[in-house]
Amino acid sequence: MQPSFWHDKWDAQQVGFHLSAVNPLLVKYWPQLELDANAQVFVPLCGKSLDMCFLAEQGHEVLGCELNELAVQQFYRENELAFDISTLAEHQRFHTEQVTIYQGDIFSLDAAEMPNTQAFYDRAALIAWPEEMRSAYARQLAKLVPANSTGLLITLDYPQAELNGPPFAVSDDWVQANLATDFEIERLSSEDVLSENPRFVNKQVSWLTESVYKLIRKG
Ligand SMILES: C[S@@+](CC[C@H](N)C(=O)[O-])C[C@H]1O[C@@H](n2cnc3c(N)ncnc32)[C@H](O)[C@@H]1O
Repeated sequence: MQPSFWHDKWDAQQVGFHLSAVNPLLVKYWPQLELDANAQVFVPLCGKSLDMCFLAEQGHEVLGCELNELAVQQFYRENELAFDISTLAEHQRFHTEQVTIYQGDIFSLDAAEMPNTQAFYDRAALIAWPEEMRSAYARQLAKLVPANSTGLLITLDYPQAELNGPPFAVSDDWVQANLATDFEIERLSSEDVLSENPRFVNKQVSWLTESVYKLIRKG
């Protein structure tokens, strides 16, 4: 999507993707990455996700990237975290002890700005892109995270013709065909989640699955 799409959503506070609690799939599957507690974790397209608080509570240093400034301001304010702001190349860097967010476009973020990252967490980031932009995002993610870093990816899949994204449908075939060059891929789960998603039920979408993948950046 173009930046204006997301800025308009945040301005209107139409943020139905934002969860009011930590994602249970993160809680369930994060231990499978077997990371050191102090590992730095990159959260692309982070919004104001409470998942960053969960990761910080595990001891991780969290590094987010988010386009919209209001989203970033809301993250720190709503979680009562005092922050400082500096400018780093094309991004504003919001910082508190365990959570740093680069506010700006992920495509202008440079791997040199996050050399110590050991892990990543993609929830509602890959699936936020329409198919024609998705592989460019996946390539940028692969450029940003170092070799051998490991991450969780959460996707949704459904018959795309039955509903307009975002979130966009991402099939297991797409993941295997487009991510395997850069990542080792292990699918950890795939569940039918239609009944838990009223927007999809109301639009009479025939099926909806949510999958969790463990990825390892190839060397
Ligand atoms: C569907 S939301 C998901 C947010 C978060 N991951 C969550 O789970 O709540 C996608 C987010 O990506 C941000 N975004 C969109 N394009 C971006 C870009 N080019 N660079 C950085 N962030 C972007 C949007 O502003 C939005 O907050």
